[in-house]
Parts: sequence; C-alpha cells; structure tokens
Amino acid sequence: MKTVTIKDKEFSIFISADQIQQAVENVAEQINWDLAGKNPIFLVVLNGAFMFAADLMRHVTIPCEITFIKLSSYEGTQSTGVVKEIFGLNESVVNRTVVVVEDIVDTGITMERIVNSLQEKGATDIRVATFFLKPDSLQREVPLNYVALKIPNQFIVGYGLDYDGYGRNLREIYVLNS
Ligand SMILES: O=P(O)(O)OC[C@H]1O[C@H](OP(=O)(O)OP(=O)(O)O)[C@H](O)[C@@H]1O
Ligand SMILES: Nc1nc2[nH]cnc2c(=O)[nH]1
Repeated sequence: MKTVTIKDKEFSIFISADQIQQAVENVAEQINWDLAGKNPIFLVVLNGAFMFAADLMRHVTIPCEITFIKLSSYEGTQSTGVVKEIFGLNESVVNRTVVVVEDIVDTGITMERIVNSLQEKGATDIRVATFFLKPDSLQREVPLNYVALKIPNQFIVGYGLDYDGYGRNLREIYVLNS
C-alpha cells in the first residue's frame, strides 16, 4: 500500500489519479448538458479547489466565465467552525447562473455561507460542483448539484486538499492512517 508522510502524519493511498480524472469528466459532462445556453459564471473557492477547477474547466465546453474567491475555516485536521469573509468577487452575479466550485463539502458550513452571500448579491440560479462530499459529516442544507465522489468521514489530502498547507500537489487522494 502506497503511503506518504506529511509533517507528523502518515497517509495511505485512497483514490487513484485515473479514478479522479474519470469522476471529473463525468461532472463536466453533466454541466455541459445542464447549463448549455445559461451563460454560467463559475466561482472557484480557493485554495483547495484550484486543481479540480483546472481539470474540470478543461472539459467544460459551453460559453462561461470563471472567477475565484477566497475564505477559510480549517486549521490542522479539525474544523474551527469559523468561516471568514468571502473576498475576491468583483463580478456582478445579479440574475446569473452561478456554479460554486469546491474541492470538498464536509460540514457544509462554508458552502452555506457562500450560497447565502450569493443570494444576497442577486444570483438567481446557484449551483454547487464539489469534487468530494462527506454525507455523514453534513450539517447544513446546501445545494449539491454536481458531486464527483462521496467519501466517508475521514481526513484526506491531495488533489488540492492540504494538511497544514502541504500535500495539495499530490495527484492522488490519501487518507489519514488511524
Ligand atoms: O464543509 P466545511 O466543513 O465547511 O468544509 C469545507 C471547506 O474546507 C476546505 O477549505 P479550507 O478551509 O481547508 O481552506 P483551503 O481551501 O484554503 O484549504 C474546503 O476547501 C472547503 O472550503
Ligand atoms: N485536507 C482536508 N481539508 C478538509 N476540509 C474539510 N474536510 C477536509 C478533509 O478531509 N481534508
């Protein structure tokens, strides 16, 4: 079993790069079908979603805009429960179809905050594309239109997701050894 050590923790391979790419293509196919003619704006949530977004957008073939926002709620392997302000959204979302692109929806607290903010800013059709969803961890009702993979409630790294800032560049997903 392939393992990686990041700082003080050991992780084991969980999802291969090929499985990831297949899941990305499936999501892009659904988006191309659903949002044709809707002129969507994709809102990529930094930092974690950068890798999923880069892969996803290469397979999205419909006319669209892409922009980036930033906020943060995690330190180490535990949620602090605090979601900071969104910044970086300079484009108007009034009457737009907005697709929020995330690496993971865990408790859903971050996504709830983003969706509420987009509603306040006048977006009419708010959709979520997330690479991972942890269904057993979800605490909030949020739209979950495009979910690439559902995973158990375990801490993962790789493919954009970090442990204390490291591991985002891994092509595969690794899970924390207990
Ligand atoms: O559903 P939740 O429990 O709110 O967790 C999901 C959030 O946690 C991660 O971000 P993080 O705060 O780690 O920032 P990062 O993307 O910069 O790594 C992830 O990218 C989501 O934004
Ligand atoms: N790296 C990482 N960040 C997260 N944010 C929410 N859940 C997770 C997780 O499992 N791993």
